[in-house]
Amino acid sequence: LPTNWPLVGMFPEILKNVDRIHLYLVEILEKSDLTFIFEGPWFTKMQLLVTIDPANIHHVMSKNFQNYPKGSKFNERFDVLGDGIFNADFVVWQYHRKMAQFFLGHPKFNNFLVKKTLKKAENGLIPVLDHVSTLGIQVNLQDLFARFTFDAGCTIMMDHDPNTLSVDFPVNPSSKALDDIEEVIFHRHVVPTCVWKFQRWLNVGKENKYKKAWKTLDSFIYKCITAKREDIINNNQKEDNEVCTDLLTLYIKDDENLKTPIGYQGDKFLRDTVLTNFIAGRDAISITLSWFFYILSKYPEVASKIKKELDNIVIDWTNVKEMNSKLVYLHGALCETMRLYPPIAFEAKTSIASDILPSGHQVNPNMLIVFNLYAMGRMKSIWGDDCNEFKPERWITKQGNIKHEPSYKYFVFNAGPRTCLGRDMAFIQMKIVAATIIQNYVIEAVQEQRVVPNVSIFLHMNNGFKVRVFRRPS
Ligand code: HEM
Repeated sequence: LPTNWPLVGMFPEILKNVDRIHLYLVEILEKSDLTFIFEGPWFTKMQLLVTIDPANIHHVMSKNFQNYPKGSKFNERFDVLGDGIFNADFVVWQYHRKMAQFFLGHPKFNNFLVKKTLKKAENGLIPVLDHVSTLGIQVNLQDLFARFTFDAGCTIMMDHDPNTLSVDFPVNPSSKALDDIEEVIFHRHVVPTCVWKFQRWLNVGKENKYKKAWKTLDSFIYKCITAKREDIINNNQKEDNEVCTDLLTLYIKDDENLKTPIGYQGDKFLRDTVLTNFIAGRDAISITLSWFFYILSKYPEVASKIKKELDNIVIDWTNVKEMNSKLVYLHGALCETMRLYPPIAFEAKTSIASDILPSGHQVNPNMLIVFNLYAMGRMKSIWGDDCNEFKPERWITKQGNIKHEPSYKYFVFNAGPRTCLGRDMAFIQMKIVAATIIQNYVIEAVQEQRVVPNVSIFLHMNNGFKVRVFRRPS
C-alpha cells in the first residue's frame, strides 16, 4: 500500500505512478481488499476513500443514496453544464430525471434515433471507410468514431448535422470546444482548487481556454435552439414529420416543463440539457467502439463469431427488441469491452453525514468517495480468476440469452437512482456501427503502435488507434 509520509502523505506515490494510474490502482485495490483511504499532504487536509467493493457501491449509490450527493466540488468543476442533470442534486435532479426519462424513452425519439444513426452510417461512415480502403491509407479509428458520435449526437439532439465525418476530416470548432472543456475539467480535478480558481480569476492558461470553449458551445447551441423554435412555428401542424422528433423539439413542445424548481429557465434549460447529453453520450460511445475494435484486432475469432451471428439473421434495426434478442454475442462482446475498458473510468460522490460502509470503513462528513471502474473490471474477487481475459460468453446464459449482472458489480452505467438514462440508446448505436463495419470491412491494426489508456475524465486511447481498412468482397 502507498506509504503515508509525514507532511506529504501519500502524494509522492501517486505522483510517481500518475502515468499508469489505472494499473497502479488495480495493484493497490487488490492488495487492500477493494478499499483504501488516501491521505493527502497535511496542509490540504485531504482524505479520500477509494473503493470498488460492490457492497460499498450498493450502499453509497442506492441504500444510503440521500447521504451521497454529487456535492458542491463536483458542481464547481463541471460548472459549464449549468443546472443540467449531471450537475444537479435533490429536487432539481428529480425534476430533470423525470423529464429525461420521459423524453429519452419516447417511442418517437427512439425511432428518430435509429433512423438517423442508420443514415449517418450509410452517408458518413461507409463513404469514409471506402475512401481510406481504396487509397490504402491509415486512419485513426478513435477520431473517426468521435466524428460519428458528434454528428449523430447533434442530429439526434437538435436535428442539425455538422458533417464532421467526411473524407476531408474538417476541424469543427464546437467539437474541438467539447474536447477542450473535458481537458480543463480533468485539470481542475488534479491541481489544488485554489490554483485553478486563481487561474480562472486571472483568465490565463487552461482556464482561458475553458472560457473560450464555453463561449463557442453556447453560441452553437443557442443558435440551434433559435433555429429550432422557428422551425417548430413553421412546421407546427406536421406532427408526424421526422423533423419534429429530435430531443430539442420534444422539450420545446412541452414548454410548460421549462418551469423548473429554480424558476422558469427557458432556453437556458434547453442549453444545459443539450450540452449535458452531448457530454454524456458523445465520448462514451466513441471510446467503447474504439476499444471494441482494438480488442477484435487481438481476438479475430471473436470478430468471426460476431460476423457469423450477423450473417444468420435478417437485419432490421427498426425492430430494436427483435435485434437485441438475436444479437446476443455482439451484446456480450460490447459488455465485455466496457468491463475491461469502462469509458468513464472514475466516479465520485461526497458524503453529507458520517457513515459506516459495509466494508467497515468509516466515512466522515464531507468526504470524497472515489470509485475506479477500470480496476473494478480487473478484480479476481469480483469477476473470477479469468478476469483479465476477454470472454463475451461471460454475458450469455446457458439458454443462450443475455446474462444480466447487478449494476453495483457491473458499474459501467452507474447504479441506483442515478443509473445512466442513455444505456439502451448507446447499445443500439454501438450495435449499428459495429454491424455495419464487421459486415462490410476487415479492420487491421497498424503494428507499430502502443495502444494505452490515457488519464482523463474519459478512457481515451493515448495516441488514438491507427488501422488499415479492407473492403470485404461482396
Ligand atoms: C457507452 C455509453 C455510456 C456510458 C458507459 C454511460 C455511463 C454513464 C455513467 C457512468 C453515468 C453516471 C455519471 C455520474 O453520475 O457522474 C451516466 C449518467 C447519465 N447518462 Fe450515460 N452513459 C453512456 C451513454 C449515454 C447516452 C448516449 C446518453 C444520452 C444522451 C446518456 C445519458 C445519461 C444521463 C442523462 C445521465 C445522468 C443520470 C442522472 O444523473 O440521473 N448516457 N452515464
